[in-house]
Amino acid sequence: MSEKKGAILILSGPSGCGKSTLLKEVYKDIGDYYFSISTTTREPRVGEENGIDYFFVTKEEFEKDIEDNNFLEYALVHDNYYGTSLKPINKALEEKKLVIFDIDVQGHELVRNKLDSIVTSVFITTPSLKVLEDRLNSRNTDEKEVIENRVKNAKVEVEYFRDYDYLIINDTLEEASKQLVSIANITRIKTKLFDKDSIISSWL
Ligand SMILES: Nc1ncnc2c1ncn2[C@@H]1O[C@H](COP(=O)(O)OP(=O)(O)OP(=O)(O)O)[C@@H](O)[C@H]1O
Ligand SMILES: Nc1nc2c(ncn2[C@@H]2O[C@H](COP(=O)(O)O)[C@@H](O)[C@H]2O)c(=O)[nH]1
Repeated sequence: MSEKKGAILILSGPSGCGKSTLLKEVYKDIGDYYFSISTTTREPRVGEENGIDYFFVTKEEFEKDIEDNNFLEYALVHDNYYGTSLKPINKALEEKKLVIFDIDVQGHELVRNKLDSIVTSVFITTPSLKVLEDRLNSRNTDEKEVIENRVKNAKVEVEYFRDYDYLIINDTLEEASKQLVSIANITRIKTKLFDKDSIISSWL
């Protein structure tokens, strides 16, 4: 019997490349999904809500979760902790949902190696570093030093695009969204195709 359940779609890319914007744009077109809400020690931005954008916790609370083995993966990203809780992911996979992660390059490697499910990954970037910097500035959610740090980290992160199944260069939102919808659909099909036991069982 195949152990594979659900379908996993991981999105990574430098801060400001447009991961959240793209996801919001495509949700209506990709059917039944579960978005993995991460836990973080970062301060909430204006407009962000606890339990919707992230679970915002203190460093002590985060470290307790690490101690209790509550995370599928966690990492230090741009000087804050971010982590994926294991329980809701397992539940969504059992329910055969398309499970979507917005996690960094460290998280991508960990999830790929830990879960016995088919993983499809997409690296998202902008046409240039200048465009990334402009988007972070016009988003107007972070201090100058935070943006500088994220731009510096982007130069390192972008090197990891080769580890991903797909690359989307988010130039126009319209084109990038179409590409992401196609990848989400392929991810579902690919997962079903690998679940050969359940397909053939109706013949036996
Ligand atoms: N194709 C696009 N064209 C122009 N602006 C865009 C495009 N995609 C996203 N943006 C804008 O760029 C900014 C950054 O996007 P977003 O917050 O979605 O990035 P992100 O990758 O989720 O960042 P982070 O990793 O920091 O959460 C936002 O202000 C968003 O409106
Ligand atoms: N390894 C993980 N990375 C995560 C997780 N949740 C979010 N992230 C990544 O952090 C950065 C910064 O996010 P921001 O909201 O502060 O701008 C971004 O690249 C996310 O992809 C996680 O659970 N694990």
